[in-house]
Amino acid sequence: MTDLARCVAEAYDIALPHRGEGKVADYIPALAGVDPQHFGFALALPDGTVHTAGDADISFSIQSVSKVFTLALALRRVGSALWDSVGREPSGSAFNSIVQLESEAGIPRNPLINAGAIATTDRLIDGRSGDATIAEILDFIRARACDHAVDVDLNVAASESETGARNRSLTHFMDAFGTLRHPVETVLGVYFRQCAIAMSCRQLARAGLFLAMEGRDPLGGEQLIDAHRARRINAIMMLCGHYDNSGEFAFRVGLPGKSGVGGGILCIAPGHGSIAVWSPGLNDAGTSLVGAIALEHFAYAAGWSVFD
Ligand SMILES: NC(=O)CC[C@H](N)C(=O)O
Repeated sequence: MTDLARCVAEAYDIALPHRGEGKVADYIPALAGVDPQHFGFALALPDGTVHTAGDADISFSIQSVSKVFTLALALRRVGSALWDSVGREPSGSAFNSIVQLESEAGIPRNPLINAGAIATTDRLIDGRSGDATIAEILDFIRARACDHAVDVDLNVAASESETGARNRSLTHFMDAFGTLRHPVETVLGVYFRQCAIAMSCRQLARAGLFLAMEGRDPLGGEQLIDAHRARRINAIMMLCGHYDNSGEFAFRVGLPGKSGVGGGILCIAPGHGSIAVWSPGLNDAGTSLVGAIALEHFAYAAGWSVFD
């Protein structure tokens, strides 16, 4: 076993006894039935090696982890103009909070809270149809994941749309301020589907590698986004990737990360690799409880905290 394979196995073993702790998200009914005992871990390295443990090949709903990919694509498409629609400061608020939007003129704090991700998706649409936009997102993620089977779980997307009053409120509120360039339902149609993309830890870890390698996909060799943009996405993930739990995650793990209420976390170790964990039990801020424990131990064992 290589040292890194051992770090993965150890992190998995240390976190395993906590399986089942936390609360599975139930505000999206299609997610409520997911077994809290699942726990998967995958580490993808730039040479194509993937080290895994547990349920690393079972697909789960990536939810807000998708916000990282739409941020990268929106920056590639509209460049710095994106920052006319969304800020880059931590919110210190819950992922679906509306409070700051009123006093901050409809410009969300950052692209990783719901309002900011919806504004980012709006810019990514850039005059195209919702279907064309989700097709671009899927093509990008499939190519990065080296797996063309990655797809949207339409059942989850429909479930989220049916119970989407909160996201509809955020989107209409931004629309009232003139933040959006497309109709509310077009934007939400893309947003709900991007959140409902289903992937395994192995696929997700591979898909994040370009962010660890200065915007270049080390597997295909393509420069996907400028290096400075990859660095800045990592900075935003470090400061905003876990909502009002971002400080705690940086304190414990020391790596840029993005959590989703499906229980997945994508973590980037710049220059080293990309890690995806999944366990559905969430802490109060909506980050996988077991996943964060595993990542804390992995980052420590590998010596990969950016503060090391
Ligand atoms: N934190 C999350 O993963 C939230 C994403 C979810 N789709 C929502 O918009 O509510």
